Amino acid sequence: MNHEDENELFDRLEAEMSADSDAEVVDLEAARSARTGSADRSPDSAPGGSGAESVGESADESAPVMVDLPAPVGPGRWERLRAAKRRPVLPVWARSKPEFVGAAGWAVGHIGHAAAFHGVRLPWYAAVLAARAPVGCAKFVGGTLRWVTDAEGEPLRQAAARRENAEEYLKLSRQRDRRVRLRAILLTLAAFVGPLLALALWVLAPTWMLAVAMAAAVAAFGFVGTPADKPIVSRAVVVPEVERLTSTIVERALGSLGIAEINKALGKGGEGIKFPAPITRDGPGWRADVDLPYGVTVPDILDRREKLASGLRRPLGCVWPEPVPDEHAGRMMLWVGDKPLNKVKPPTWPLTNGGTASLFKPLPFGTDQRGRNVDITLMYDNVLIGAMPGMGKTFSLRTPLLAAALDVLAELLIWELKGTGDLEGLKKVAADYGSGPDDDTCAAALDSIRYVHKDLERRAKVIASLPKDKCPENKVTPELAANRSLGLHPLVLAIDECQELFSHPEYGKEAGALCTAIIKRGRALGVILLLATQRPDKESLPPAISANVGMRFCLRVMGQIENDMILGTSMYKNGIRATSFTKSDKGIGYLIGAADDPQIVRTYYIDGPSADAICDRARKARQDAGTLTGLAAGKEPERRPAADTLLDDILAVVPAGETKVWSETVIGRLAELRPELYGTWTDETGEWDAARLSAALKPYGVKAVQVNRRVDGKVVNRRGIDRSHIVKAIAERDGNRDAG
Ligand SMILES: Nc1ncnc2c1ncn2[C@@H]1O[C@H](COP(=O)(O)OP(=O)(O)OP(=O)(O)O)[C@@H](O)[C@H]1O
Repeated sequence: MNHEDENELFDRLEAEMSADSDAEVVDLEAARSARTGSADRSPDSAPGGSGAESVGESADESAPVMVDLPAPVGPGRWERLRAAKRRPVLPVWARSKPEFVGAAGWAVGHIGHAAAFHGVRLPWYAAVLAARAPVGCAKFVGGTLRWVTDAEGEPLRQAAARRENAEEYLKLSRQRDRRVRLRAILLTLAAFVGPLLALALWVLAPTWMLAVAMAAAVAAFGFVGTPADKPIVSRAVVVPEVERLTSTIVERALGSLGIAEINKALGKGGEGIKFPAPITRDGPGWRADVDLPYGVTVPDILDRREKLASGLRRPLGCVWPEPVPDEHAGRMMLWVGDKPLNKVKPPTWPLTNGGTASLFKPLPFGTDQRGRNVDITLMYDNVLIGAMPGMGKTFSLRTPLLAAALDVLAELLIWELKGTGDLEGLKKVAADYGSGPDDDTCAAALDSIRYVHKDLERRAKVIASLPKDKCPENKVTPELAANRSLGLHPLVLAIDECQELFSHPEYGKEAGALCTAIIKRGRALGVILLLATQRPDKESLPPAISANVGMRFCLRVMGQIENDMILGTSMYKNGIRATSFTKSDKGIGYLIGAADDPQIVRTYYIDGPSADAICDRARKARQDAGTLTGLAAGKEPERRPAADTLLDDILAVVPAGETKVWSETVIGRLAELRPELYGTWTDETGEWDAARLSAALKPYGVKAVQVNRRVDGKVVNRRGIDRSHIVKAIAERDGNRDAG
């Protein structure tokens, strides 16, 4: 027991004794030992005597457990200093080359505009100054005379006279006399020296100096003669006035949301809203960090973004509350832009007018609310883009594809399954391309996916065979990608409106399985898959794909399920909600996987003609580098039809003992084996169609034979197959494959 405990016990005993004078005298020794025993809480040290026991126990039970220590404990100043966030020495715009170039370009443009604006108006300014010069001259003369006669002291002197304060009046008068004497001398001097100087200038100075002096004098008198409310120079730019974001405005807005805890905090005796950092200018807007009252989370605010915007008296597109990932759930970063994000003129894509790209390096994708460039690195990643129709999905897919086109090493396989030709320009550089929602395009897209899937095996073998010093991390490096003999160049497979393929009754399953495998294995092998869909549900987007893709971009969607299918599980719950975008927020979405934290990004707007021009440039670069392949080079694209299993299937259903079998029998057994493939081999009457089997076997050189069977005692002769012919065809096929 320490001294504090002991004192506490004594105080309590004393209080009890004085409250009840009939109380028994307490054996303090026993009480002490009881207290010690209870503090130990060990069974062995149970208190002894009954009186002592009751005192000790009741003291223990009624005493509140002190959970907060008296002195503040926690990280000391040193620890807190070590954990402090260091603010960047240079601002972000000065560290990023494109942003620096952008900022410098803007500054030069701004100054240039102002110079041109005022340059054009210079004659007008001169005329105005000249017109105002006589008034200015008169003002000057009047001002000088008032100065010489010390006119400004006159009211004081008169006041002294009115008060009949002779002493003060005399003092002021003497001071005035002194001043007037000195100033009169100065004026007389100036009256002599000034004209002499003017005469000397007139006689001796060159004409230009005279002109300059005259202009300066006219300008000076013009300025003096200018009324305060009629400036000579008009403004070259009109700066929009935006209301400053203050804590009062933020509190007012939060208070209008109808959240009980916030109202309680803002009400009388409430704790108020805490701002852990000052409200600052951040890009073209204001940033406020807010600690919401206990129990209120950022998603609660996101649910009421519209009300918040109303409370802030700003358009919805200006108001962007966000969770702060490393902080508690109630820390909100509120960014309020000067202009709605969808009204800000999108900047030009940095690679529009020149430059090349490398898929191993960050590529410009869009800008955030603050107008800062947002890059994505495609290598070692896959991309999933999702949105409601018409929100900018295809444009968002086209931007990284254009960047990939500008990397001469990248092989592009592009499937646009909507059929509007939005990606048509890329045909000039793509090794394979298809457009349309029809079965043929879907089948061709699947063949292309099979080719990519097959290429994974080859790439894996090449990488495994390389010496460790060339491929230390067992993945494609820029050097390996550039070595064309290895065939490890970046392979980019893009499928726009991929739901058309994944929900296809015939090709969907295989396409989904192959794309999942590509996503899982392709990253290290230099294979990049980009998918865009407007229907992110289980049927149209295999869950394994949405679970494994690394980079996600979600433009406006209608609900939580679509949001989480694109952005990942629980994103909606965590406040990352693409449902909060409005119909006019085209090209604006949440980007996840490009940086540590989710970002709101507006994609660069590249219109059709600009995209075409970029593709022309990319094609030229590829021609020069000799990397134009496949369709773009006028050759057959690399595709891989489904492995035909017919011969093997027939052998599987016709045992070795059956030398000859009717075709109907074979088809019936095949339909049992693979209903999805052979179940439809029937004629108009619904009977198994022997002609289908004959036609399917023709490419293998297997001809139908007549097969006799005795049915009900009669010999029936029908078309059939000879098993030995099938065996021979398989041997020939395999021989050819081995030879190939
Ligand atoms: N970054 C952007 N900035 C401004 N407008 C954009 C941007 N991206 C796209 N848009 C506009 O959105 C429109 C629709 O874009 P897009 O065709 O990419 O949508 P989508 O989602 O693919 O539509 P759909 O589902 O019908 O195919 C475009 O015509 C374009 O005007």
